[in-house]
Amino acid sequence: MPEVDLVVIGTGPGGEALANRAASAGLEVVAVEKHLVGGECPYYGCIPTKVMVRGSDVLAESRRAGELAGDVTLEPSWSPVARRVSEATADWDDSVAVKRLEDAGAVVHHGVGRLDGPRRVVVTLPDGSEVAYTARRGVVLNPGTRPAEPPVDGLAGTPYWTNRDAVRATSVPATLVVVGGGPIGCELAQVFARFGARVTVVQHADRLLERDEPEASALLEQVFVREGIRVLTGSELASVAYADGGFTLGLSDGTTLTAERLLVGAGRRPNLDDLGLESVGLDPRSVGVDERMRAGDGLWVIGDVAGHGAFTHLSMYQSAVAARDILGEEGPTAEYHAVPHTTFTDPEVAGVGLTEAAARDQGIDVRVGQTDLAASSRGYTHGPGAEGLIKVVEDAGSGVLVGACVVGPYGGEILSMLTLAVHARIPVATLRSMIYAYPTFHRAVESALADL
Ligand SMILES: Cc1cc2nc3c(=O)[nH]c(=O)nc-3n(C[C@H](O)[C@H](O)[C@H](O)COP(=O)(O)OP(=O)(O)OC[C@H]3O[C@@H](n4cnc5c(N)ncnc54)[C@H](O)[C@@H]3O)c2cc1C
Ligand SMILES: NC(=O)c1ccc[n+]([C@@H]2O[C@H](COP(=O)([O-])OP(=O)(O)OC[C@H]3O[C@@H](n4cnc5c(N)ncnc54)[C@H](O)[C@@H]3O)[C@@H](O)[C@H]2O)c1
Repeated sequence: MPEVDLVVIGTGPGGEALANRAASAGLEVVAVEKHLVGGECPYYGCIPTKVMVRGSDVLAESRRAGELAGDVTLEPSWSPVARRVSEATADWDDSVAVKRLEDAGAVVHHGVGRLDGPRRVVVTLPDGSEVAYTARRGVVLNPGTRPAEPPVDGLAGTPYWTNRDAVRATSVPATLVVVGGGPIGCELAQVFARFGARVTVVQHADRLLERDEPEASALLEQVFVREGIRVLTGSELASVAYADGGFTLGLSDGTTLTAERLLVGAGRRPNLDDLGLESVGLDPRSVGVDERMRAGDGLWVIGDVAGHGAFTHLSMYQSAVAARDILGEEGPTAEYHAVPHTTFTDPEVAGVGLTEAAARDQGIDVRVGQTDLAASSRGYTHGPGAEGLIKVVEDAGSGVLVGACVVGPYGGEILSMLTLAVHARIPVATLRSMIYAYPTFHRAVESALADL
């Protein structure tokens, strides 16, 4: 059995970076990937969807132009979007990423990896043959998630879309039902609606983006409805039938919908079930990971399955933490009090740290401040498309922000200073003493702080 230093099973953004870094540091590294090196983000997630969002934002801006700069006529076309997605994903080809790893000195197997006891990995190659490795330093698991299939009558076996199909779309459906009003559902619903699809969002929770502040959900729903998207909250998909190129969908409240396409974005399932975790005494349903990303002796788990949020920046952050541990380098261990996120709808919905409700649940003595972005000087000069808000959540006891939410144009960018404030526990008094450039969107942070 070949002996190497490190085996990485699953090369999402974090696993790829870790394999690269460990190989560049001189370790003998084997990276095992059953699909595409780089994982969901570059091929089916962040990158292609943000290319799609960019196209739909240009359409929205062109529709605002009449009020701002004169009439433009823009005939929406999906072709440039499909072409840019195809370029961005290199037509779903990972040769460049594989070469990057190989150039760093790693061995890359396209195959399925699984643990076979402590520090042992078996790889099943595409031809069915197996190769086994012993890993002196250990094994890193970065297997990610797959789209969850809700247990709905008739759904299995129908040609419904997940994000993986939606990013490969070559045309815009006339009618689309989106099941799930989380980040995937919201981003893609708005994209397809702006390109001309009649879109209905069926959201089980009582609001869109249920993990964000309720004020953010309410504002986004208003925008969706104004743009012609039908939003059905508190509503669950109960049955699915597919015939003659169309879907008939039954909802829990008795409503029936028909659509050319059905997109399911109803959460994710961790790819932990067939990884051989039992062979190292772990339960695939509850893998605990410490602050060095260790799940056991010589075993590190990073990315979405580590349970602290499903974001590329977290996968990369955890990758760096685990790499330091593996390479014996000094450096900070993992902390999660200031995890940021941005949902790239228009307006963007961004958040960091705790929501007001989560902070109250933790028993924190909470003070909140909020301001209307459209009413700020920059909101006024920006004109149409400036809807937004900034909400800050303070721990009144310690006088620091524990969370913040920004909705608005460039909401994810405005969030950056609030991420720093929460991360570094900068006193609110210090934030209030700062000078905020006029008339920027981020200047509204000062108004939100004044409202505390
Ligand atoms: C539509 C969509 C949009 C998104 N947009 C954003 C965004 O804008 N910003 C953001 O931060 N995040 C976004 N995300 C989330 C982001 O894609 C993930 O958080 C990110 O990919 C990190 O995941 P990961 O590192 O856990 O692994 P993944 O990227 O899921 O990759 C895991 C890899 O492991 C492989 N694998 C699994 N099991 C095995 C095995 N046994 N053997 C070999 N290989 C295996 C898989 O094939 C896969 O390539 C989005 C996700 C989706 C679906
Ligand atoms: N911009 C970003 O950072 C970005 C974008 C997309 C995805 N992501 C990541 O990917 C993860 C997965 O996204 P997601 O949107 O699939 O998941 P999610 O879990 O965040 O949202 C899914 C939603 O679907 C609803 N739902 C579940 N079953 C349903 C049913 N049967 N009928 C109707 N509604 C149902 C739930 O109420 C929930 O609000 C996100 O949590 C996020 O971490 C990030």
